Amino acid sequence: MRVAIASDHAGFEQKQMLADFLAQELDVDVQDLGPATDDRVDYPDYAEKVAHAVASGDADRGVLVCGTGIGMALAADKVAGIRAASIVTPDFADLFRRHNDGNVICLSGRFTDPEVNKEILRVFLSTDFEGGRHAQRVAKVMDLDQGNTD
Ligand SMILES: O=C(CO)[C@H](O)[C@H](O)[C@H](O)COP(=O)(O)O
Repeated sequence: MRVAIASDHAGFEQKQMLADFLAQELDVDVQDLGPATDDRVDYPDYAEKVAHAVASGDADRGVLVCGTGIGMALAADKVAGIRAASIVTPDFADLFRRHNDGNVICLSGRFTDPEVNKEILRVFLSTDFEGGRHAQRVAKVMDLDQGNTD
């Protein structure tokens, strides 16, 4: 699996650790889209990079880390084709995949323990979308990308 990852300054330390975890422990093809240092940056700039990597098909899934995960989720979800959410527990990661077919996960570098974030990513990358009754709901969400609200 190809995973694009990025952060802002608040998520930088965990981003570095999680990129290593993905490559070494989960055998993932990791594309680190930055930043390269913990200098202060604006989270939408990095949310956009990962969202476009996933939406274009260059990556299968995306991982974003900021202070809370919330700003990254707000920004990434604006890109057509992206289903992004801020996730703080492995149970939410499981449902995000099974019910929402989430493709970009947004983590907190300041409030979630690094070991919990590792487990969240393990679940995010190993759980399949259930389809069934959830498929038409996800399709309706994606219709909103096209401005179809009826
Ligand atoms: O959590 C965030 C956005 O949802 C960001 O990572 C920032 O940490 C947050 O906006 C605070 O920014 P600051 O410049 O580090 O005070």
